[in-house]
Amino acid sequence: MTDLAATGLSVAWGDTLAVHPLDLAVPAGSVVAVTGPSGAGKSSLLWALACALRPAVATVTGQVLVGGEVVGDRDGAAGRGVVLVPQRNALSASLTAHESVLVPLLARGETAPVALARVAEALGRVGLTGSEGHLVDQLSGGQQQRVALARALALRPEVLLADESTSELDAGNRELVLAALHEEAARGAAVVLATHDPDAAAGASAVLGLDEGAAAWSRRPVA
Ligand SMILES: Nc1ncnc2c1ncn2[C@@H]1O[C@H](COP(=O)(O)OP(=O)(O)OP(=O)(O)O)[C@@H](O)[C@H]1O
Repeated sequence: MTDLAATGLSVAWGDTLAVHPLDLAVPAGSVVAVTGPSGAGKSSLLWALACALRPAVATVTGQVLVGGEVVGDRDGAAGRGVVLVPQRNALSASLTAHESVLVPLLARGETAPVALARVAEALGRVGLTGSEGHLVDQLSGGQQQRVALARALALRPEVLLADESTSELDAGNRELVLAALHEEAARGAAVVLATHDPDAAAGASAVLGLDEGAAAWSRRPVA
């Protein structure tokens, strides 16, 4: 069980202050929804929480704490079990759905039998059993979105940062994905979901609204 926290976290892209300094606590076992209009700073916040913004491209201030310890860079965050599902999925077009989920597991040192079992389980959870052999390029936007989430689920994250993971899904698959995110929280993960979907936000443990980078809780997390 690992809490996620941030203190004084801000993001600037050149002269654009995308996220004003904010403090954030996401207790293990909870789902925090980050809402706000397009350009409000949701993705910038998630990338900063993943410590994935290089100084050459963005200026980040403040600290990210995972399990109470300060995390300084993307490798450090990954080592603490922080997994980001980016808005554009970051899948390789030339891999199959199966390979997309398998490769990070093998790279992390999981044995083949464990990795293969995790791939089957994760793709099943997002409704992609039967699509394992399809190339990412041959999948719809919504299917790609679910492969990206399956890749994250298979890694059993301590902190799961999901950026608009339901934006391209029909109602049934949206429910499947939201259920998977809540199952991750029930397993003990700290989950952050950036979303435009009011229903997804309504089901979250807490809701942080962003407006031109300024954050305000509309429902606070229960510690
Ligand atoms: N790579 C980048 N380079 C320069 N500016 C950026 C970059 N990414 C985001 N921004 C700027 O930061 C601000 C916040 O953008 P961000 O993508 O974080 O918002 P968002 O709430 O996730 O939007 P959306 O809902 O459309 O995904 C915007 O003004 C945007 O133009």
